Amino acid sequence: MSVLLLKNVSIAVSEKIVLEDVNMSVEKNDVVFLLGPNGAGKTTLLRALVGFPGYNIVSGRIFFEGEDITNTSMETRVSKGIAIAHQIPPKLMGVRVRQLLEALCHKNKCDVYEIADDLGILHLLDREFGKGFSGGELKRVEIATLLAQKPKLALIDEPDSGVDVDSIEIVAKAIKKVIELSPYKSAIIVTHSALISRYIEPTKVCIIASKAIRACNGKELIDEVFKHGFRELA
Ligand SMILES: Nc1ncnc2c1ncn2[C@@H]1O[C@H](COP(=O)(O)OP(=O)(O)OP(=O)(O)O)[C@@H](O)[C@H]1O
Repeated sequence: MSVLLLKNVSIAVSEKIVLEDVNMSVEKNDVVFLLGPNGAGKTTLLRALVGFPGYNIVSGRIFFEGEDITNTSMETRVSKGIAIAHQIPPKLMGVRVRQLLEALCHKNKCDVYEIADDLGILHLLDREFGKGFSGGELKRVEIATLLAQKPKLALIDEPDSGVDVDSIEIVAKAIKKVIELSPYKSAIIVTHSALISRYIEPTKVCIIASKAIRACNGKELIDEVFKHGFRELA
C-alpha cells in the first residue's frame, strides 16, 4: 500500500486548471523532491494535498494510507497525519509562536523548548506568528510547527529558499527529525536550488511542468535539470 497515491488528479485554483491528470505515489521511506519551473504548480499540488481552502480537486482521486481522502477537509487530512510547511506561511494575527507550539505540543506530546532550541527560535517565542519576521526566521518557525505536528507525511515547500548557509543546516536537521519521527519516514520536498540535498538524500526526484508530473527518477535527475534546464523534460 502506498502512503500517498494520486490517480489522474486535476486541480483548479480560482477556477483556473493549474494541474491536469497528475499521477504520483509516495511509498514508505520515500523522500520525494519536487522540482519545476516557476508557476508550474508545485505549491498548488502541496496545498491541494493537504486540503488547503481554494485549491480544488476537480477530478481524480487521492488516497492516503489506502483511504480515499479526495473529498475530505483540511482538518480531517491534518488529523490523519498530513502536514504542510508553507513556502510563505499565512500570518496568524494575534497568535504568538509560543501559543501555537504549545497547542500543537499539547496534542502531539512534544517539548516546545526543545523544538524552539533545535531551530534557534527561542527569542521568537513571544512574537506574533509571522509578523515582521525575516524570511529565514519565518522558515525556521514554520519548520518548528511542522516538527510539533509529528506528521506521518510532511509536505515541505521550498525549505531552502531565502535561508542562509548556517540556517539551512538547522532547518535540514529539523526536517530530518520530522522524517525520522514519521512512521513511514516519507516526505515531499519542493526545492528550486536542491541545496537541501546536501543534507537530505532524495529517494525520488520528480519534475512538474506543463501542468503535470513529467518525469520521476533518482537523484541524478537534479544534475540533469541543472545541466539542461526544464525544457527537455517538460
Ligand atoms: N489564488 C490564485 N488565483 C489565481 N491563480 C493562482 C492562484 N494561486 C496560484 N495561481 C496560479 O497557479 C499557477 C501555479 O502556481 P504555484 O504557486 O503552484 O506555482 P509554483 O510551481 O509553486 O511556482 P514557484 O516556483 O514560482 O513558487 C501560477 O500560474 C499561479 O499564478
